[in-house]
Amino acid sequence: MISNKVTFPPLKIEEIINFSDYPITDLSQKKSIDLINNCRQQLQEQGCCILSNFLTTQGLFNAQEESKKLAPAAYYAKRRTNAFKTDDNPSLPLDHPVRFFMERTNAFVPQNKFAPDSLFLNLYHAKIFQQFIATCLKTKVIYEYDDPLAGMVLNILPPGCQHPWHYDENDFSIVLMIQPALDGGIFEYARNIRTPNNENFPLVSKVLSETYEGTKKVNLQPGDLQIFYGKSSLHRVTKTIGDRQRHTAIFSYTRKNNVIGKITDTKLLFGQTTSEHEQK
Ligand SMILES: O=C(O)CCC(=O)C(=O)O
Ligand SMILES: [Fe+2]
Repeated sequence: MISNKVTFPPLKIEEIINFSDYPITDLSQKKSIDLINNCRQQLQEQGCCILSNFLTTQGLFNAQEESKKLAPAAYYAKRRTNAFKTDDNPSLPLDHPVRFFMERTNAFVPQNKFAPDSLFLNLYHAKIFQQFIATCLKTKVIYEYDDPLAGMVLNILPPGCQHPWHYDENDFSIVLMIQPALDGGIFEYARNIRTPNNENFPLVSKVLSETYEGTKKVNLQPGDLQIFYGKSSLHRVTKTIGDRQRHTAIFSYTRKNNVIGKITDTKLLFGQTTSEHEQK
């Protein structure tokens, strides 16, 4: 039976993660090894790995209740942006992707709005969760952000909103679907578009004009977890349709320790900075 008690008592990690399908407490057992090999294969072949029903029924219920409570605290800053989050460059031809601006109407709830007993923070800080993600990524260890706002966030898209084509700062992202839109609000991505040395503008143009055949759609269901290489793959969330907000929880970790967001990005995303940002 699902209890609708949300904040008290907080769920334990074994009540949040669906350990029957995702036995990640002991990564040396056969079932876990198969799971990790499958994730690695998806990441290698598709640049994206989907773990369906990652949460228990009760975990998902509590996550949905918590995200409903937190959603009004999201920071909205409707703005026009290009895929690179840079200013326009009038010296370039009009059809250059740097000059292609789109509306960004999604909003983020920053980490400092989450309650201390938050289910999302509990999962974000959980060492077994971190170890599992690191192993899927073939990395020894991953670190939490040293950033009081950007480590754990909710991405909120009210009806008629979109999160247009962009790259992430971080090379990998972890996204948990909490509540999809009634229609639209689909995550789309084009993998391996750029490398550190080559922005590959011709391919970006194709993605932006929706003529690139390699663009894939991911239709996540509530409780599904996605691991994704967002720094090299161009991606977006399409416009939400219908009278229901789209909520996702985004867990940001890094391969390096002591990472904190840039002041300009932080202001743009959350409408605020903290003393930690000022000191960096
Ligand atoms: O909400 C999502 O599905 C992905 C959001 C995203 O790409 C981001 O926050 O950078
Ligand atoms: Fe992203």
